Order: sequence, then C-alpha cells, then structure tokens
Amino acid sequence: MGFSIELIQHQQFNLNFWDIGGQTSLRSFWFNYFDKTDFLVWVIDASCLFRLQESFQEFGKVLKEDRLTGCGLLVFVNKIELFKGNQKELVEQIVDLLGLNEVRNHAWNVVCCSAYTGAGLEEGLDWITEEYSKKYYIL
Ligand SMILES: Nc1nc2c(ncn2[C@@H]2O[C@H](COP(=O)(O)OP(=O)(O)OP(=O)(O)O)[C@@H](O)[C@H]2O)c(=O)[nH]1
Repeated sequence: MGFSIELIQHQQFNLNFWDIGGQTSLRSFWFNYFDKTDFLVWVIDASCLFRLQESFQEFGKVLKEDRLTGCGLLVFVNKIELFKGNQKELVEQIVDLLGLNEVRNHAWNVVCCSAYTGAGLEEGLDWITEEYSKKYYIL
C-alpha cells in the first residue's frame, strides 16, 4: 500500500528501490518518479493472471515515457509459489502479452519470484547488477 523507499545492498552495489503503489488511484503519481531511473521493476501477480491485459495497457503507457528511455526492465512474476502450471510457458505468455520482443530501447528480463519464499529475488537482483555493470563497463 502506498509508497516506500528501500536501500538494498547487493554485491558491491547500493540499490535504491522506490516502491510505487500499483492501485488505480496511485497510477497518476508514477510519472513523478521517473527521473534518473536506471531500472524499472514491473511486478505481476502470478495468482491473478486475468489482470495481465490491464497490466499490459499500463505498461505500454509507462514505456512511452521519454525519461525511461534506455533504462533496464525487469518483470518480476511474483507469488510464483501459488502458480501450479508450467513456469516456462507462463514466462513465454508474459513476454508475448507485454510485447517484450518488440521492445528496442530497454534491456529486459522476466523472472519468476516469490516475496514469501524468496525464490527468484536473488536472480532478479543479479540481473540488475550485471546489466548495470555491462552498461557502465564496471568489472
Ligand atoms: N502468496 C504470496 N503472497 C504475497 C507475495 N507477495 C506479496 N504477497 C501478498 O500480497 C498482498 C499484496 O502485497 P503488497 O506488497 O501490498 O502488494 P503491492 O502490489 O505492493 O500493492 P500496492 O502497494 O497496492 O501496489 C499482501 O497480502 C502480501 O502479503 C508472494 O510472493 N506470495
């Protein structure tokens, strides 16, 4: 609910996360938070897949934002411990629905995760720091 800011230390990086609420009433505020963004982390609820179409529409609007050009894009498919189907197929479905194969201005990745069990979170953070290191030639 609402907004929160967290500093997460991962490898040699200090990652500042701005968690911006996803409720309809808060969406107009998102656009105040795009300056100097290196990565956008888009969280999808794997237990609520009927909302994917809505997610796709909002995602499209956000990606049109000039200030986000070139930022990395991590899609976390959260609550994955509740999903009983095939995860690989789910990821393919999300890539299709979000039109990620047509995205040209962003490095992107889709990672299944669970905020409850911690599964996938490390993988997502590793991807962020690897991409950042590649972009800025950090060894
Ligand atoms: N089973 C399960 N529940 C989760 C997981 N992550 C979050 N939840 C639950 O989902 C509910 C919503 O979590 P929030 O963190 O408030 O979700 P949010 O998307 O940030 O909500 P907004 O701030 O309104 O955008 C809470 O009841 C959480 O406990 C997860 O990985 N698995």
